[in-house]
Order: sequence, then C-alpha cells, then structure tokens
Amino acid sequence: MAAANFADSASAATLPLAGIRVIDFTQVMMGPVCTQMLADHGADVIKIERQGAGDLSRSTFAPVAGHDNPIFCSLNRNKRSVEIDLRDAAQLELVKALIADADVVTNNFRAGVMERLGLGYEDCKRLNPRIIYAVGTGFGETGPYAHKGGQDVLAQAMTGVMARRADAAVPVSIYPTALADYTAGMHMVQGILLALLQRERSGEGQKIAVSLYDSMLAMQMQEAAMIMMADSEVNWAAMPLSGVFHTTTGPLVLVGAFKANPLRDICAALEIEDLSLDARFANLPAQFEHKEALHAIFRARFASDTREHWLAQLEAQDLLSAPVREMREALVDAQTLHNAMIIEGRSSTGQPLKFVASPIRMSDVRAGLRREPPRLGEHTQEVLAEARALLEQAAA
Ligand SMILES: CC(C)(COP(=O)(O)OP(=O)(O)OC[C@H]1O[C@@H](n2cnc3c(N)ncnc32)[C@H](O)[C@@H]1OP(=O)(O)O)[C@@H](O)C(=O)NCCC(=O)NCCSC(=O)C(=O)O
Repeated sequence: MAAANFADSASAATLPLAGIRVIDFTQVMMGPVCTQMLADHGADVIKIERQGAGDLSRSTFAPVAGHDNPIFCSLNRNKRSVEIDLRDAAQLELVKALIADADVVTNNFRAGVMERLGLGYEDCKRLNPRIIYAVGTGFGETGPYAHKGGQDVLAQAMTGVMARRADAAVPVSIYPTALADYTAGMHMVQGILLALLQRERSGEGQKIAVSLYDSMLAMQMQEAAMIMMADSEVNWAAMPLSGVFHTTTGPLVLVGAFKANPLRDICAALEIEDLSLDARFANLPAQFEHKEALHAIFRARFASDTREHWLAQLEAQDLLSAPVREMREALVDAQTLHNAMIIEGRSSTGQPLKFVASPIRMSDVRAGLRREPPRLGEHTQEVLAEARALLEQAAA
C-alpha cells in the first residue's frame, strides 16, 4: 500500500517511459541503479528475485536487513518485486510469458548464467523479436576475464583509477564510492534508451552490453588519450595551482585553471605580491618545478584566516574554489534543496524514506517516488496473475 505522501500514481502516465515494461533480473548495484532510473522515469520494472534471499543488497553492508536496508532502498524504489524460482519449469514459463510481452530484459549476473537458465538473448529474442536485452558484467561477456566475478573496486583497481589516487590531499575524488557501478549502470540506461529509439525505426530489439571494466576505461578518456597519443601522463593531482589547503576553520579546495593568469588572481585573493612576475613561477613548467615553494606560500596564507574569509576572497577573483566537506553537509545544503535533489516519503510500515532524487531535470515532468522499495515478493501474486492472463491470451 502506497503512503499518502507518494506522488500521484496517475502522474506516472505522463512520464517519458510510461508503457515500457522491464523484466529485471538485476541485483546489487550496477543493474538496479539502471532500472531505478528507468522506473523513476515511468517504466514498469518487475524485479525478479531469488526465493528466500532476494537481491544480495537486501542483506549487504547496512545495519538493517531486508526491506528496510537503506542500501537496498536507495536502488529499488518505484519497482515491483516477484519471488521466483527460475529452476522451476512452471515458474520459468510464467517469466517467459512476461518477457514475450515486455520491452526490456536486464541482468547483471556473471557471464553465462542467463544462458544456463534458458533466458539468454537468443532465447528471449525468439520469444519476442522486439525485446531489448541489456547485460552488465564485470569485464565483458567473453574474453580472458569473463568468468571472474566482477565488482566495483576490482574495476577501479584494474583500470588505473585506484593508482591515480596517490595522495589524499588532491582535488580529484576517486575510489571511495561505487564509481564503476554507477557509471556502468548509467551506460546501461543510455544503451537501453538508444535501442528503444532504434526500435522505433527498425521494429526490432537488440542486445546491449556494458561492463564495469569498460566503463572505468571510458571514464578516463582524457588520460588514456594523453598516454596513447602523446606518451604522457596527465597528473591532475600535481597541477601546481590546485590543491587542498587548510584554513583556521577547515579545508578548502582551489583549482587554479581556466583563466588567463590564474596565479596573478590567486595572489590578489591572498593579498600578496603578484608571483606570476617572479621568474620562479612565470609559466606552467616553472610553476611545476617550483610547486613546493609556491604551495608553502599558499599554505601559510590560507592558515592565517577562516575558510569563509578565503572562499569569499577567491570568489571575488572568480577563482574555482569550494569548501571540502562531509556528505552530511551537502545533503542539507541550500543548493541541494533548491535543486529538489532529496525526495521523501513514508513506507507502509511507517519507515521514513529519504532518497537522492534522479539528477535529470526535465522541463515538463519530474520523476518522483511512486512506490516504496518493495518487500521481497510483495507483488508475486499480482504479477503472476498478469503472466497467466498473458499465457491464456496467447493460447486463445
Ligand atoms: C555480483 C557477482 C560477483 C555475484 O556472483 P554470484 O553470487 O556467484 O552470482 P552469479 O551471477 O555468478 O550467479 C547467480 C546464480 O544464481 C542463480 N539464480 C539467480 N536468480 C535465481 C532465481 N530467481 N532462481 C533460481 N536461481 C537463481 C543463477 O542461476 C546462478 O546460478 P549458476 O548458473 O548455478 O551459477 C556476479 O553476479 C557478477 O560478477 N556480476 C557482474 C558484475 C556485477 O554486477 N558485480 C556487482 C556490482 S555491485 C558492486 O560492485 C558493489 O555493490 O560492491
């Protein structure tokens, strides 16, 4: 039962993916973050879960298990949950009836799992030539690592992302969140939308595949081109006019870039002589060479006053700068609230639900919370009745 403060379900019909049905075999993060984006924007996402345990993220990491686990909740709003034993022939037939009538099938099992279940792309295409079949793996469906279990941190480790984080005091934020899962999940969304568009013209579906590994390589497109085309490493962390600096009231980050003479402007903000006139710091190569001397001057100035003071000074020079802060602060920030980035509801058991909203803003519609994250198997009877009706219809 939906709580009273949920978005009006009638408004779902106005969302861009209204009428699109997704049979969703995904679990943990890469797949669920993709299908939540589809669900937020109006798709009917039917989440197929293992009997008894369900999605691994119902029981991972968080202190609360099951339906109330915030990790699970953050990835599974606006979906229906069905508990199914895919090894049971009768239940598998019902799932196939759903696929025959659906638009999209998604999974992020290890390569080969869906084929062994009789639910590979060729099987699904035979059931429904219009089906769009989206696969997320760790490394690829074939190739030397296809058999390995995939996980976010492994993809970051193997593609150079982790190696880049050599020093915590740098203006690059990498690793300590599920970058690979989120990126690959968003690539999966894009692949599905592209295939939906192409289906408009061709009348046929197709398979799209993404992996954690490829997404991490793609994310580093600039650094990769520098290595392959100029045999040079871009080290954003070492940029001489950027860095994290400590003030009397907390750290700030300064990115001295995208200006004609950022060093002159930094000096103006710090109210010191213009160091860009000093031969040691006159150009970028010289600034690299004497970075330690430059940063010693910056550090001493920043340490002499408050963060608020220095941010105002830097902003007055239109220098890119920001406080370095905890996520707790960002979640209640005026810009976060202004952007409507938090959506709230209350579950049917009375649990407060509070999530980060879809970051995609559309001028005519706004995705919201229509369904609470489902209890395991909450919609089993309802969805199986729909599947039986589809089977009867097909037989008639
Ligand atoms: C996450 C995994 C390592 C989990 O590995 P496993 O738990 O060993 O699962 P597998 O995918 O290998 O296989 C699932 C098995 O469960 C069976 N299975 C699944 N669903 C059902 C149902 N409903 N009924 C019956 N049986 C089922 C399925 O047939 C397979 O059996 P068999 O056929 O007998 O094998 C892997 O799925 C994987 O590499 N996925 C791709 C990359 C990925 O998404 N990684 C997690 C990202 S999240 C992340 O990084 C993070 O949050 O941290």
